[in-house]
Amino acid sequence: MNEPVLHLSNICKTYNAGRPGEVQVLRDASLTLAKGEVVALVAPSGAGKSTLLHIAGLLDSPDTGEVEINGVDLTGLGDATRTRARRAQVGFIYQFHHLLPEFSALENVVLPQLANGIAAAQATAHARDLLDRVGVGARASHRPAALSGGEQQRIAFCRAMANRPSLLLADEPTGNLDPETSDQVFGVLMDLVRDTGLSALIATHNMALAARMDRVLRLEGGEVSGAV
Ligand SMILES: Nc1ncnc2c1ncn2[C@@H]1O[C@H](COP(=O)(O)OP(=O)(O)OP(=O)(O)O)[C@@H](O)[C@H]1O
Repeated sequence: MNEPVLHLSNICKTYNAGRPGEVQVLRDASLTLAKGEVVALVAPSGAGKSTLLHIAGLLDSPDTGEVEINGVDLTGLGDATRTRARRAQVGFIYQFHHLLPEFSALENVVLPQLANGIAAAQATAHARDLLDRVGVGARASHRPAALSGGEQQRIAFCRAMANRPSLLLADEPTGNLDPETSDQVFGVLMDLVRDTGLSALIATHNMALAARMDRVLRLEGGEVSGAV
């Protein structure tokens, strides 16, 4: 296997531990994502996909277990270090685009780069290139509300890629679109991921989309397995 970009080992996560309503979501979840690999994460609803993606993306911490990104164990580090690592190395895509409504498509892709200290001219050129590559360059000056669901999601892909992450985490990235648009927009995402050579963990309920990825992992009973 190529050098791992993401390595989760023996992750456990329980919400409301020791209190009424305790939910043990992850019991012993482990997975490894090699450089350039695109992996589907398939799970029944409520099995803990979002929890796993949030832990992998350093948005949440496991109770026990380790999260390594590009060979660095980030588990026990402070919030500031984890936030820096997340901003530099991880891109997120959600089922809903979550674009900032008062900004244009271009600005939505430029702003995360400015927050990471990239100069405005360079950030703008990179954002334009990304928007062109996903076929929405002509809509760069439009606000999200003026765009279709598929276009909004393409812009969310560009925003996730804006800071050139090495790891992309996506939670049902086309789950909000009709089947035909979903299929088409998923193809755009795969092309962008392959072109940039980044590793991606993509949660989906759609087995046809899962079959287009390199590997399929299943999350069930708090553990990850390779067999579906
Ligand atoms: N902050 C929280 N406090 C308590 N329970 C939570 C919390 N977040 C999630 N849960 C519970 O943990 C379980 C897993 O939630 P999670 O959102 O990770 O599942 P999922 O697989 O992404 O589900 P879906 O496919 O329906 O989006 C669910 O039973 C959920 O109710």
